Amino acid sequence: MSIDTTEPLDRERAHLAASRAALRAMRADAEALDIRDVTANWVNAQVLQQQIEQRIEALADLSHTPLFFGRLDYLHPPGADQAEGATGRFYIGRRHVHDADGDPMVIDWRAPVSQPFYRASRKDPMDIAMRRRFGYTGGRLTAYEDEHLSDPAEAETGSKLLQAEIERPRVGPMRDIVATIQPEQDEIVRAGIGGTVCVQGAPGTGKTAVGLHRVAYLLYAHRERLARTGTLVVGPNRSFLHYIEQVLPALGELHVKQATVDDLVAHVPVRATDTARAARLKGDARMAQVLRRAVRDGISAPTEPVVVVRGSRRWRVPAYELEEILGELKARDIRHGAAADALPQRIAHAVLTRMEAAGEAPDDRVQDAVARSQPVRAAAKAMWPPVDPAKTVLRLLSEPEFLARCADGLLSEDEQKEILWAKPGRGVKSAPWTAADAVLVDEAMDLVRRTPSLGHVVLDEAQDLSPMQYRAVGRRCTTGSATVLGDLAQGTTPWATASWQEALAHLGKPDATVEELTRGFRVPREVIAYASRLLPAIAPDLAPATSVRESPGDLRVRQVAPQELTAAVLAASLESLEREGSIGLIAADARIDALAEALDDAGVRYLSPGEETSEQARLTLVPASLAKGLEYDYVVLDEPSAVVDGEPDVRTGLRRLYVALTRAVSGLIVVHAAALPEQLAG
Ligand SMILES: Nc1ncnc2c1ncn2[C@@H]1O[C@H](COP(=O)(O)OP(=O)(O)OP(=O)(O)O)[C@@H](O)[C@H]1O
Repeated sequence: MSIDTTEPLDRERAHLAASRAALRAMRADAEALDIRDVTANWVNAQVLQQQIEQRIEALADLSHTPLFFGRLDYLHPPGADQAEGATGRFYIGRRHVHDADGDPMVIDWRAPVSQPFYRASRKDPMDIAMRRRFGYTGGRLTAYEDEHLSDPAEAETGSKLLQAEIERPRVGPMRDIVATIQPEQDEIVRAGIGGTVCVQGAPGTGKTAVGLHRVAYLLYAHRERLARTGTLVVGPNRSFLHYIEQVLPALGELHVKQATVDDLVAHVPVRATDTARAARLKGDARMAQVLRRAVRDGISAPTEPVVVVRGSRRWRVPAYELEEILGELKARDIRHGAAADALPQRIAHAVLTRMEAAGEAPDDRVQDAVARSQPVRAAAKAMWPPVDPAKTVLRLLSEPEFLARCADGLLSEDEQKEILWAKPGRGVKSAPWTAADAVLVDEAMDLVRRTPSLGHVVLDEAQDLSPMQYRAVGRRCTTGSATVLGDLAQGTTPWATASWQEALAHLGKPDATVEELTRGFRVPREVIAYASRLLPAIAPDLAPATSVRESPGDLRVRQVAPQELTAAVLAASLESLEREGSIGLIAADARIDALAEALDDAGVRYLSPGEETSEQARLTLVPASLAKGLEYDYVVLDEPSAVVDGEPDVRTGLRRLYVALTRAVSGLIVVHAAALPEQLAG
């Protein structure tokens, strides 16, 4: 590897300038497109115009993101046999840029020719003579480093540019990692769209980053299919979604929906909370069975024949035959609503058979008319009554007898008592719905009408989902695939995932492959070692992460007298503000008000999680319950034992603490008055 800043750099700068000019020309071309002559109708014109505007937007030259970050020199130009004069040199960037002749100047990082940039190694050079990485300072191309992968004489060394990128202070929302995706991450990013991938990874191993880059990759490789079916990123809460929302647009992907599980199932107004036990039961997969019975509860065998009068004739379908039709529908695995739609047609068919037997020649219109006739509709409705999903769940949680009937043999009496509302709900609008109830309504809705499936769903922080929540996400990708990201050690719900196999079965993707990431890009060595002391208590089967960061990190643990705690935390925050980058002050939720007051009194400006940090406002006050997925250059952690005590049981408390301890990029100051949890005290 060599770092050189002389003449070749000028040539690279010239290529950068030329690429920028080419991009401007591409944008100008798009802006100049006149579609008036080519579109015959208004709707087409609208659609086309919208596509052009999106293209213009996508062709913007973002001054703060370099147009290319790498170069590959192939030994043999790929595709040389097809393209005359093809060179083996490719500049790799966030988007494709071509010159006036259509020759590529910058290649999209997702294109197949770019792949060796991420994967080639001395062991497997992938036909690459040289890989070059570029360094930028303030938007200016200032350095490059080369690896001659096919030259056996050159020694393997680490990349300084890569290291600098990883060590860069964090300010603002999450950034893309497109210039430095690592080989083990790239394997996941570029995995085929057909299969579901589950990634278990310690804090800071890049799970979120990988998931987002995977979406961008899939949109590139399967653009048409996914434009039709759609993609979705599911995250744990709003502040997390705010934190990650810029990554995909920075990669040129503007149309990916982002939501929490609660957003997906927001069919009823949530206004109450469950006890941990009730929520756990409502999230249990057995509830799917209970709901199935509830939805089908009204189905009843006919007691009377159906009689249809047409003209002077009466046609009669006897009760036993109706019962046969009913039995057939019940045995088929179709949605309740679809069966309700089909039943009148089936009965009408039985009538038509009789007409034909009597020598008539009825056509489809007659069958439709019979199906719509009052006696047939009334009989169908009595046999297979329509179901309102929310009302059905409301009944289930309000009426002990109905619940007992549906939960018989599935939930014990005691369990049934636990999930019944204390006060029965009177109407769907006013009932005391909880978050877990909304998931039940979503399941009931799917039993009535199939939920449309998206092409791909990324599920982040998956370890916190209940089986019923996995099912809710799973039905949104029944015909598509999913990327499931999580860390069993960071599960902080009473129903947290214990095994990925089980979780994937609930998701409806039992054949998914499970990959593990262990190289940590966020947390420095000493800090991760400190946090990992908790692993034997919270996830004994998981190996601690290693850290790729060069600096060992700045770890300080300070004990103070109880009356000095708040002042000491404030002092630690001010001290951290002297450093570069973002600061997270993390505390038990119950401590947030006191700390907010102290910060206000001291005149220190602070933000809430999800609000964007900037050079002017770098300190965020983070309740421990919202820390998951976020990161700060320096973290001040207030009273660890309070974080543990904020949870219903010790294991969950220690997991919450593990999350809080693993948010730091450069340094961590722990301030405590009470004794530290024994696992941490070491
Ligand atoms: N290949 C990489 N190059 C540079 N930075 C990286 C790379 N991979 C991950 N990072 C950075 O490491 C940090 C942690 O990544 P990310 O948040 O995706 O990890 P995570 O596994 O989701 O963590 P957690 O379990 O805490 O949610 C981010 O700042 C991310 O940009």
